[in-house]
Amino acid sequence: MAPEVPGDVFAGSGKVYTPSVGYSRRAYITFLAGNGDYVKGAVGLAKGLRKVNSAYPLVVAVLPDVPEEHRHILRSQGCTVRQIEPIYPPENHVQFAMAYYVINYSKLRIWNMEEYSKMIYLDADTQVFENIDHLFDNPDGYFYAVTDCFCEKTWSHSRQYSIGYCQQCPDKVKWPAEMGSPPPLYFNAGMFVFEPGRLTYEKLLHTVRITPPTLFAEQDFLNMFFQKIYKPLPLEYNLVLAMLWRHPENFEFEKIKVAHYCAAGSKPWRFTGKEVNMDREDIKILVQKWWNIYKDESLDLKVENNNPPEEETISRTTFMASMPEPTISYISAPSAA
Ligand SMILES: O=c1ccn([C@@H]2O[C@H](COP(=O)(O)OP(=O)(O)O[C@H]3O[C@H](CO)[C@H](O)[C@H](O)[C@H]3O)[C@@H](O)[C@H]2O)c(=O)[nH]1
Ligand SMILES: O[C@H]1[C@H](O)[C@@H](O)[C@H](O)[C@@H](O)[C@H]1O
Repeated sequence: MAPEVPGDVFAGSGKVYTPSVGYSRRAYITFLAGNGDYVKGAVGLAKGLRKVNSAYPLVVAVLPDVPEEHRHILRSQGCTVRQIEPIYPPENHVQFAMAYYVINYSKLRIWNMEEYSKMIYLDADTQVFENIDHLFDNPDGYFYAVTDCFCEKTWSHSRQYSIGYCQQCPDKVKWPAEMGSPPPLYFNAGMFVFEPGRLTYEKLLHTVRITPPTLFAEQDFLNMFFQKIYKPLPLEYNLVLAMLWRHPENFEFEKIKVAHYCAAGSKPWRFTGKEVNMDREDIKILVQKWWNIYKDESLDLKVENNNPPEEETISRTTFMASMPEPTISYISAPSAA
């Protein structure tokens, strides 16, 4: 188990407030690694946020292996491109996390973006269908995210899966008393609301160095780290697609605000419809909705003076520049797209 998060993790976090120069201190943020097709996801997200008239910019935290060509596309869509350095758990432990997910530990860098007071993180394989800006107004001091589902085979390593227990329907198969207390609520880390800050960032980096990696990499880690201040959001704010066939009674399809194309075979940019469940009508509707936004030229950024926002390549704040990089072995991002 990871060490518990001290209750004061946000209180007096020593945040250095930079006066906002021409932009709000709230922003959406996504994460991009490698030179594959995930850039399409980030572009789709930028256009989706524009479609719902979001008032806040989209920052894209890019690893060094994202090519300049892709950064240019993102800037031309109005995104603020911020390079971050990768984070890996100690080398001798890497094998415990799913290889494909190890790169996602780098997401922890986003807590270092102290010029923002609050951010909404969205995976590049999510799309917004309704404005969710109001989430920025939720009370500070908490970590907001949507509870996950344990019914898919990706969870076959877990105790929950082994007994057929899912937190989405905890009364269907009850947690057996002989297995101790039921596990705490577990969120999917493809969407969350958080507050960047130096103290939290330092604690995250310190804790990740002493926490053995687990299969779902940073998702498991964030669940342990923020357990005490976690507040669940309604499922419609990050509809993990497996919910469509696992727990359709728990949400309303028409009210999906953010869809998360994380089920096997569901990434819109490589959708074939051939994988299990991918021939469902609701899946096809959601994939088509993604394409409609992605292809809609009226949603492209219109810059009157033809000068897209300049790139900010700030990988470390002045404060961090004086610190050694954490224990990290550098390997290139997997080409998962
Ligand atoms: O080659 C890649 C792989 C991943 N990503 C970024 O990393 C995110 C997460 O990867 P996937 O979307 O492929 O993974 P899942 O949606 O299946 O992952 C889920 O589990 C992961 C465990 O590490 C993370 O927590 C992730 O946020 C959560 O949605 C992507 O959306 C994208 O933003 C890239 O940019 N390039
Ligand atoms: O938390 C997991 C994880 O995000 C997986 O990548 C996804 O495929 C599963 O559906 C989800 O339950």
